[in-house]
Amino acid sequence: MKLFEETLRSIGGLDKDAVKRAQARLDSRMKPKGSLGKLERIAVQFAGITGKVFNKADRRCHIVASADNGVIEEGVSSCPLEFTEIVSEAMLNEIAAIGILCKSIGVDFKLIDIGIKGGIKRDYPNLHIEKVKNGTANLRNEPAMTREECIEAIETGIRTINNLKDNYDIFSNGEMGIANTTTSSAVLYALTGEDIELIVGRGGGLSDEGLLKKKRVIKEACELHKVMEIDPVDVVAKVGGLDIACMTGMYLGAAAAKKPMLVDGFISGVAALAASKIAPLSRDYMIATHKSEEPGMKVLLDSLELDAMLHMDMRLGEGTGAVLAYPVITGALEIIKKMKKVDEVYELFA
Ligand SMILES: O=C(O)c1ccc[n+]([C@@H]2O[C@H](COP(=O)([O-])O)[C@@H](O)[C@H]2O)c1
Ligand SMILES: Cc1cc2nc[nH]c2cc1C
Repeated sequence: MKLFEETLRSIGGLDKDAVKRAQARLDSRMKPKGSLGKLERIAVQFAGITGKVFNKADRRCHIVASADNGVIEEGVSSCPLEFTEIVSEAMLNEIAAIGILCKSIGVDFKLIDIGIKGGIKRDYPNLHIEKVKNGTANLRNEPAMTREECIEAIETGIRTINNLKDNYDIFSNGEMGIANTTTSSAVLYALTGEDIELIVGRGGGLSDEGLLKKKRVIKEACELHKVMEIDPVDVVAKVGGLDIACMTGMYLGAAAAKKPMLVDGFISGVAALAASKIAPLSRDYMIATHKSEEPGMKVLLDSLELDAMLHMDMRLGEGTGAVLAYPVITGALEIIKKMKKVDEVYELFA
């Protein structure tokens, strides 16, 4: 609780002077003003985060939070519960998508077991067992977790960033948790009040009948827990998941540490929204990466007022979209450093 509160107190806004200097430098390069679009916005945001115009994003760390969700009992997912554990272990062995992308793009990978039911049986140096409990309760009937458990998971996310912040320039997050598109949809519905039809999708591949049931479960659970009347921490506790809570903590920890955090798809994005509702300034440290195919992604990005740079028709999660964005970030930081002014280019070539 103490770490959570201290972290909230230490989150400040961007360095406005560095933002101005970075924009002025970009505007003075040999190119039409603003013509590098999002690349410019990334370079400027980075400057605001670190207080320096020139930055590096060579030391990159991707952290996956894995957890199970009791609401799976309601038949809201097309996948079996044990996929959470098995896919997480495949990630650690670099045979699941995120493990392959991290290795090929040059990103350190870590996985936190924040609440896998049972858990991964073998040890791995980059597997961190930080289990708050063995999966959440079924939110259709009772709160997924207590407020205390939720804050414990948030603090685990914060602590993870605090422990790593001196070794990395930038972070990204992702998740693995069967039924977590149900929990994410419920949290998104609670935090935005948007039409459920625009929020809830098929997740890992639900049937028409399953989709109808999923919408009904989410609506009924949100009514049961009176989600429109409670604060964002209680929303995550009652209808969210341990993975969402842990990623929420990662966003808060990154903002407090003045490090950028890449936002992945639907579930990672919902955690970003929860963090921004808990500490509005934390949004300044987030960089949206890709627009997941999950329909609620549009509601989410509109609510966060963030724009995704990649449209890859992806909906896997794990942080796959976020990790794909690292080369774009590096491109933005090299541009601001290396492009020259008109007169400098003239001097060389005219
Ligand atoms: O991140 C996304 O945009 C995303 C969209 C759809 C599904 N997923 C992944 O699929 C799993 C959840 O799907 P479901 O249908 O069981 O809720 C979970 O492990 C997520 O990583 C992820
Ligand atoms: C196979 C599989 C892999 C995943 N990775 C993230 N969510 C997933 C869901 C499924 C079903």
